[in-house]
Amino acid sequence: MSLHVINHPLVQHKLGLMRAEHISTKSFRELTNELGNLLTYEATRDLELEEETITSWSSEKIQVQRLKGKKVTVVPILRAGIGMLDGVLRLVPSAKVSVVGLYRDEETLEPVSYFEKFAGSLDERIGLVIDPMLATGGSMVATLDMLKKHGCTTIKALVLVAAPEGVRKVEEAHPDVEIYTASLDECLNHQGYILPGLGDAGDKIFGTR
Ligand SMILES: O=P(O)(O)OC[C@H]1O[C@H](OP(=O)(O)OP(=O)(O)O)[C@H](O)[C@@H]1O
Ligand SMILES: O=c1cc[nH]c(=O)[nH]1
Ligand SMILES: [Mg+2]
Repeated sequence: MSLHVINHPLVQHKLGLMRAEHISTKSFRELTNELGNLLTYEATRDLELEEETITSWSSEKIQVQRLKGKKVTVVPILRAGIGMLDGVLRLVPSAKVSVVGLYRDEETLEPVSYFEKFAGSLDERIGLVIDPMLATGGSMVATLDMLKKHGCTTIKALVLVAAPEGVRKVEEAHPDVEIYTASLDECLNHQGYILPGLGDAGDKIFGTR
């Protein structure tokens, strides 16, 4: 597994804004989408290209580059992953969306699955799993298990903030999956929240706090 911490100044600036105590729902949502967009830009750097001949504005035949090969399915983990979806789809507008519903049991911190709906032919698609928070890693590993069970073989995980515990858990269970994040944070608190973190991302995006 490789961990990509995106240290681009725009990414770090936007993440810093998201960490403020009294951020509004509107700002948190907007920044979640913007960071989803920027992480997608980084995570799609190695998509394959092929040459195509087209007729240009001056009626000449010219070679241009086109995306080749595997198409994408974006996989938001409900609820909070939905917050990144628009930003991701702005860069890969033709992608299919596969949805996984999981919540973390507050006592055990284990993921509880309540929904799944996958796009067809997952073996022919790159899966981009999106969730703002990678904490214990339980939700991400459960999602990766499900995707692989349905035939997806190439998967990347895009998270705004990752805890070392979650990165280790994904690395152990799915060493082939690359993680893209704006920050590798310090630790988890006793309730499993990331420090310094963002707080409860789902509640902030949906206004349910
Ligand atoms: O790495 P983990 O320890 O599994 O924690 C991370 C999960 O917790 C949050 O979801 P939550 O359970 O709060 O659900 P929500 O998105 O519906 O709020 C977050 O969006 C991740 O899915
Ligand atoms: O810090 C955390 C951990 C899990 N889920 C969140 O929304 N935030
Ligand atoms: Mg939540």
